Amino acid sequence: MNSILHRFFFNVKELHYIILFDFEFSYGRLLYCLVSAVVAKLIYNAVYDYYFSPLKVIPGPRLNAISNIPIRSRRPEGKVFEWFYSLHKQYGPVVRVGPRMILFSDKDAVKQIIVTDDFPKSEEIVGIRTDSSFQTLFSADDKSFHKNRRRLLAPAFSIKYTSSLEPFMRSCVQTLVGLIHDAVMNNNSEKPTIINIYQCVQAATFDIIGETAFGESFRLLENGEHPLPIKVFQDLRRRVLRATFPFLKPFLRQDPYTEEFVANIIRDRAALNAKGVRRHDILQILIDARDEETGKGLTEFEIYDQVMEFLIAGGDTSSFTVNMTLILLIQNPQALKSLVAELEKAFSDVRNRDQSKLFVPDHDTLKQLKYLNAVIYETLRRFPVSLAGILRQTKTDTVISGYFIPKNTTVSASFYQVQNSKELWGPDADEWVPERWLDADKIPRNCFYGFGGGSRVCIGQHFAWAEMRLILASLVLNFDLTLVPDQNLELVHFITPTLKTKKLEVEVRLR
Ligand code: HEM
Repeated sequence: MNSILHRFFFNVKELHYIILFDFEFSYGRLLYCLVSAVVAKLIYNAVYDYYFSPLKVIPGPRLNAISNIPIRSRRPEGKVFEWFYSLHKQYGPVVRVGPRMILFSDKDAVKQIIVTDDFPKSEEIVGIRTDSSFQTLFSADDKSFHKNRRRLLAPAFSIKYTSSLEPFMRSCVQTLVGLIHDAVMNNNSEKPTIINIYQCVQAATFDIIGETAFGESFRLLENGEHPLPIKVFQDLRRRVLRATFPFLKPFLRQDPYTEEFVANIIRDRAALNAKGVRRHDILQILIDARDEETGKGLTEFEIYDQVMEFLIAGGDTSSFTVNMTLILLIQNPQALKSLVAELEKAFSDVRNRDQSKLFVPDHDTLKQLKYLNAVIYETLRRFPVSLAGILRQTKTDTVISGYFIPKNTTVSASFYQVQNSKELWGPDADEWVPERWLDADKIPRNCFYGFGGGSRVCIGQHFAWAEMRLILASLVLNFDLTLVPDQNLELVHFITPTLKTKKLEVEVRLR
């Protein structure tokens, strides 16, 4: 070790000498000195992180104390969350998973990180911005920016405004049930109709975001594909890769398609507005939004960046939750029976009056249905969309779970562990039991973060509840679904969790 350090200091001295005095400059020598300097810096960091960092007292795999490689190498396969779960089992509620990254699964620590201290977003989240100098609501790490942007966007996600978007949501759900209905009716074979419900639900949630935030549906349900969502997720993958492996940056350029697509939509809308035509949707709210103090609106790039965020934050999250709920309902026939009974009772009058076979219930009635809400809550408890926890960063030295945590440490609130803890939720915590939500006394306090918490609580939660209730209730009321046996239901988690195969095959019969 001494000889390496000696060589490093020697090389730095030599580099200094070359630059200032040695006009017989040699690229070879310069490169040699630079590489030595980088290697020495890495060694210095590793020695510091392992022997001298205040985080050294926190349990965790030894290699993790000196390198982010163990975590980065697991990201591409989407299994970091499972690794975190096994680390918590092995090392307890506080685990060091990187030189400057700590997981906390204790209930009080989770609350402190998300709610009480409300730490800002971590470098990992900031690193996946479209443009590093432009914050968005989700990626903002500056509190005052976040507060302003949240105030600006809040009107688009209020309960009242969301309920005014119901016609858009219903038209997409109507298309969804219509297509499944047609598939059953057009099946002339003896065999039951099999559909990939995962894809249908995902298409419906993206079409709903298209209708409400982009001004028109992507028609994924009808056409099966649209370049925008595909390109958005390709770009997002590039951004994640860029943040994980910064040296790949020159090879990971953004595709101009998405920005051009949205810029055209915004310009078309501005042209319509100039003629006095307005559409009642989230895009219009973004165009009209003005800062209370400065009177300034959002630029075209800011609107683009923000609607993209809604597509990313709102599409797969809702569809994952609906798909998981469908799997769990089908696997628990008693729960499915209770849900169907509740829905049939609530809509018996309307259904009898409605001659059409297909039925999309209204959200005002759905939101009152206790069992439907319980079913969704229970899925969000067992399978939250942030399976690997919520990442934040300390901005000052602090203490969490009795450990001294220096500033600029990434801290993860492992709320999956809190939501599935037998100590907190009872011996059946690892089972899916919607009934627990019917009795408020059975819900432990500060143990549910399905939509996050504190100032960063999901702005789209009312929107998500409305579309999830509408999709689930419509599917369950109109169709009898059973799982095709022997399917791979393995989960992977990149930005949001998903079924690894992106497939959930169900046999469908009309109810
Ligand atoms: C089942 C569906 C959904 C779930 C479970 C969910 C969950 C979450 C969670 C846990 C957070 C907090 C993340 C953190 O603190 O780091 C969050 C934030 C956010 N969500 Fe959702 N979400 C859902 C649907 C939606 C929808 C439909 C939209 C928009 C159309 C949306 C937009 C956002 C945005 C913009 C944020 C950032 C809020 C802020 O930082 O102020 N989400 N969501």
